[in-house]
Amino acid sequence: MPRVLISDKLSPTAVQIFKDRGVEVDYLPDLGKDKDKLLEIIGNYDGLAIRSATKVTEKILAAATRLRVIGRAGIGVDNVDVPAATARGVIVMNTPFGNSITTAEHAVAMMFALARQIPEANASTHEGKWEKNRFMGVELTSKTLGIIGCGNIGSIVAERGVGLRMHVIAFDPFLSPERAIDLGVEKVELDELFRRADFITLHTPLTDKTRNIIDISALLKMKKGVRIINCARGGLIVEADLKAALDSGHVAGAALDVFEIEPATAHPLFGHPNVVATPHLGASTTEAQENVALQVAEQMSDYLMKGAVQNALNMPSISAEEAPRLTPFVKLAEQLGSFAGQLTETAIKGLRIEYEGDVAEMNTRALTSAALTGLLRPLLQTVNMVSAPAMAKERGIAVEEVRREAVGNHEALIRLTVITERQERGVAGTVFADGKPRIVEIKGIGLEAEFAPSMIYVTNEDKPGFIGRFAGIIGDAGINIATFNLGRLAAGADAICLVAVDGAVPDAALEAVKALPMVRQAKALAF
Ligand SMILES: NC(=O)c1ccc[n+]([C@@H]2O[C@H](COP(=O)([O-])OP(=O)(O)OC[C@H]3O[C@@H](n4cnc5c(N)ncnc54)[C@H](O)[C@@H]3O)[C@@H](O)[C@H]2O)c1
Ligand SMILES: O=C(O)[C@H](O)COP(=O)(O)O
Repeated sequence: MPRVLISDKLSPTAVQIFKDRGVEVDYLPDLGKDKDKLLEIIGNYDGLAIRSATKVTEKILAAATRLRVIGRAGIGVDNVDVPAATARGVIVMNTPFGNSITTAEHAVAMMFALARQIPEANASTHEGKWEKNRFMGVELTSKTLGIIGCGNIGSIVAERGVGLRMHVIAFDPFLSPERAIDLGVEKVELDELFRRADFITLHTPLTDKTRNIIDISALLKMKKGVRIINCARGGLIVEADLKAALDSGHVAGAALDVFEIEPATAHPLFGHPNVVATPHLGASTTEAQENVALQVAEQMSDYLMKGAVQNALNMPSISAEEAPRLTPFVKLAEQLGSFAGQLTETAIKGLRIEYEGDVAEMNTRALTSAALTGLLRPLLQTVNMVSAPAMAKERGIAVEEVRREAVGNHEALIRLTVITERQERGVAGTVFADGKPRIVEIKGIGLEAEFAPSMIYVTNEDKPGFIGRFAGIIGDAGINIATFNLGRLAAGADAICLVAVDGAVPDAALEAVKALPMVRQAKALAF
């Protein structure tokens, strides 16, 4: 039974779903703050469910020897070392939509709070001061709202802004002109947004490009009296520069839900009269927390129990519906890759994968990952479908995918061609109605063989006497032949032989096969 650790505060719904799906679960919501304890126990788990408090570092991953999946109940995964997880073959998945509305609403609430100084007015009123003349606000209607990052959350904020009769402008290099029209926003460049906006709200991920996107030079480009909202990530704003601009009065107000260092218990901006601060509450509504807990537990259970992959950041998706049909082809692709990998002795320059017939309509990204896994495993024991594409890229292996209609006898065929300095080697296979993968072609020669744990592959000249002498050597070594599969280009031409045997092949027997006059190559293979 797979075992999952929940190390941050999640709705009890998550625990129940794991249990209902047959996954053992430990709920230790304070562990995110105790990295030593996490390090001590993480090796016992197949899955780790987190929010933003748990930091999944390289060190934690190194100790997580059983870990197969990290599930982020939320959006941002900047607390996870995703490249390190990928290199170790651990899937990282998030719940990209579960808290978007809630976070967009928080940004809008922050905008109102700034416009009408609601937190300050609230505190003053509770103190019995009745400072009616102190708090003079601004209207939102007809003001320009500048949105930086118009993805899931930014788009919802845009729609709300339009509803409030604001003029909404957006900077997002990936926002298409059509989508901008649909949302009713004007797409602009960043400098123009800085120049025109009365309110600026940030909704990008924290990346090398967005870090410090609001620094002193950006602030100086903004209108005097601008108000800034950040419900995305600390690190997008240079906090010291913002403080200087607030102190000078250039910026009229800032509303911050996120901080460069969290938890932020002491901060130079705390206590500033024009700053509204909340403790990373963007996703904190009952509805959003139910959504993300349910979704993360379902996604992680689906992966651990059925091999379905959804919302992974480092692996192609495989839906629960397609998993049963895809799984035998995943196995075929991996075994074909393994066949080619075990035969390849020089550096691999490229891999061409041809998908013919029905399989061309399937999830070929997942199949290509599986083929690369098999190909690289003889070199890299720990490679899996998550890490294989990154590892192939790191090694400069060019991957080409070709999809076409069925051309031969098979309704679905996968052909791998491995390109090395010396040669190109092709191998093709299919899955029969029994769900078992078969090799149906090697180096352009047709045959039909099931994969077996232990096999011998021989290339030879098609001459009389080979089969008898080969079988004699193998029999003398005390090895039982399970299946014997032959193919040849033409009578007397190149031939191949793929034999399944019961047990490992002794080196001496393999050397004796290689020494036969008609044999060109003999290799023991394991699947
Ligand atoms: N405060 C919270 O509790 C809370 C809750 C949820 C999400 N978030 C954060 O909100 C942010 C947005 O989340 P989302 O779900 O909308 O993400 P998203 O991926 O749907 O949207 C992000 C958008 O930013 C755009 N973008 C990327 N680089 C950019 C750049 N250099 N300049 C301008 N735009 C750029 C992308 O094109 C994309 O459209 C994330 O950082 C997420 O972690 C915070
Ligand atoms: O990226 C997110 O989903 C938000 O930052 C929410 O973080 P939280 O789950 O820690 O509240």
